[in-house]
Amino acid sequence: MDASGEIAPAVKSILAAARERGGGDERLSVDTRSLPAAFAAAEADGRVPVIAEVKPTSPTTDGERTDDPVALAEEMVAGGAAALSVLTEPDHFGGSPENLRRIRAAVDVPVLRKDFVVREAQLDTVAADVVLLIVRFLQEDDTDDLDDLLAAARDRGFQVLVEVHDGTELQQALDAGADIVGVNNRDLAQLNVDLDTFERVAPDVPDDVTVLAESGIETAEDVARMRAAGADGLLIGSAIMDGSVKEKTSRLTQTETET
Ligand SMILES: O=C(O)c1ccccc1NCC(=O)[C@H](O)[C@H](O)COP(=O)(O)O
Repeated sequence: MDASGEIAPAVKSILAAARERGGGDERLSVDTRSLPAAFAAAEADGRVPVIAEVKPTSPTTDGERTDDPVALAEEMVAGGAAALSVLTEPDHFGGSPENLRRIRAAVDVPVLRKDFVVREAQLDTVAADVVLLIVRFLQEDDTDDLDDLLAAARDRGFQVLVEVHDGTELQQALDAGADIVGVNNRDLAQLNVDLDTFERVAPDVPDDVTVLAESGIETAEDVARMRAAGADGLLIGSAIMDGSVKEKTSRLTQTETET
């Protein structure tokens, strides 16, 4: 299926760049830090399980954050982030595999590689604890299938976050055997964000699957809303990258302990 006619120009450009990108020279074998265990530790500690994202820029952000990514990551952990997400996409998000390598060496929480992986060899670009596979992108021409990529990632030892946007994609993720699912509130067709998306899709996620709410979470009210709808964890980028990263992370991870 080629759905590229339905998606926003910025996303078509992301996908075109992803198709062109090479992979690693050698097949990786990774020894990972458990994401569910990190979420459980945060819960036990009274923190909302948040994956804070080192996201220097994006197609929907003005400007670029040029601070040292390792310093930003350390501030996120100091602010209570259970895990980190690091953009490695260079062309549209200002990320790099080197950022991830340095950050993962500097922190002890699980690190998600945030990129648009469409072929098996791209899994070998850099070691991470979790890799992202986006169902929508893996329905396009010239990409590997979700099932094959999920198996290839697990063979290398990665935990896999499978991202969906609606009930049909959720079913595809579950059929493929996903055990960590992210519901993206950002629609990759129009790039608009709607927190209703998570509330619509999350009730159909089985209890034994870890479910994340992704994108558009900015306030304590948004955190409470996603948690009430069943989110085991939250993926937050822009709201944390805007201003004091430690303070923003702390504000969003401490919402359930405030009186
Ligand atoms: O963030 C974008 O502008 C974007 C544009 C096109 C495709 C994907 C995009 N974002 C990917 C993400 O999933 C987010 O970085 C992540 O969920 C955090 O979202 P937010 O908290 O809204 O920054």
